[in-house]
Amino acid sequence: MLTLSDYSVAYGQSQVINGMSLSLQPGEIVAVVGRNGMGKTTLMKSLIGMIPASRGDLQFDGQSLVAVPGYERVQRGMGFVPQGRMVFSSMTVEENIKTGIHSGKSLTIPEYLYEYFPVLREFRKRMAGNLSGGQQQQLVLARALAGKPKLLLLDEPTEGIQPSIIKEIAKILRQIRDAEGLTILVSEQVLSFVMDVADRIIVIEKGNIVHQEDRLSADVKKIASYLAV
Ligand SMILES: Nc1ncnc2c1ncn2[C@@H]1O[C@H](COP(=O)(O)OP(=O)(O)OP(=O)(O)O)[C@@H](O)[C@H]1O
Repeated sequence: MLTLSDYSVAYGQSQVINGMSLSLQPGEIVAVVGRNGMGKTTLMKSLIGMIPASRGDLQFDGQSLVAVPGYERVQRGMGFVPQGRMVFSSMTVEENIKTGIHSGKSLTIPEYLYEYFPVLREFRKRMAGNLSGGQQQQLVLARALAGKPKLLLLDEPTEGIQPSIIKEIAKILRQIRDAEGLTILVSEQVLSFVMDVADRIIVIEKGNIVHQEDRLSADVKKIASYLAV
């Protein structure tokens, strides 16, 4: 459902994603793993249309996205959760989630979202800025899901979050995938989370894939060695 072919992204003369080729199957959860500065955020931002590709092709549901602007990628079914839990602090939880519902549709928050994230139902009238980091991460996930994406791009969702909540987020993502058939591409450095959530693990170094394997047969030590500084 998403195919990158010889996909490259550069900041001026500085090439950050170098001819990457990758295909995601519908309903698959793929983790992109790599040390700081290897290009994970650049890849995610480029896929959602915030940074143009410098070479190669990107196909989504059989159509090239290279010339398609970001807002239209979202309308076509891509959702993006950027690094850093960007909630609207002075809006309530409920108002934050509603901003994720695409215009033209009903502004009622679907009940199933609160079933995945009961803490958001409990705190729905609270200011988002007063939630804990883990609760804010659940909020940005719920906000992205409110747009009913077919593909969810998640950039380092566990950053600064306590281990019990990281486990909970992995469980919820798999439940949502199973129930809604969502496809997920997630960038990460926390291997325990990757092993909980992903079907397939891709390791990138300097903007290219250097290793990949299915999670069930994954050699965790080998993947960890790529993350070692
Ligand atoms: N706006 C920019 N202009 C120029 N270079 C940039 C820009 N943003 C990122 N870079 C560079 O691109 C490379 C990849 O950065 P990127 O943020 O994509 O990596 P990352 O794998 O997401 O790292 P982290 O885990 O620290 O978020 C780095 O060398 C970074 O310095």
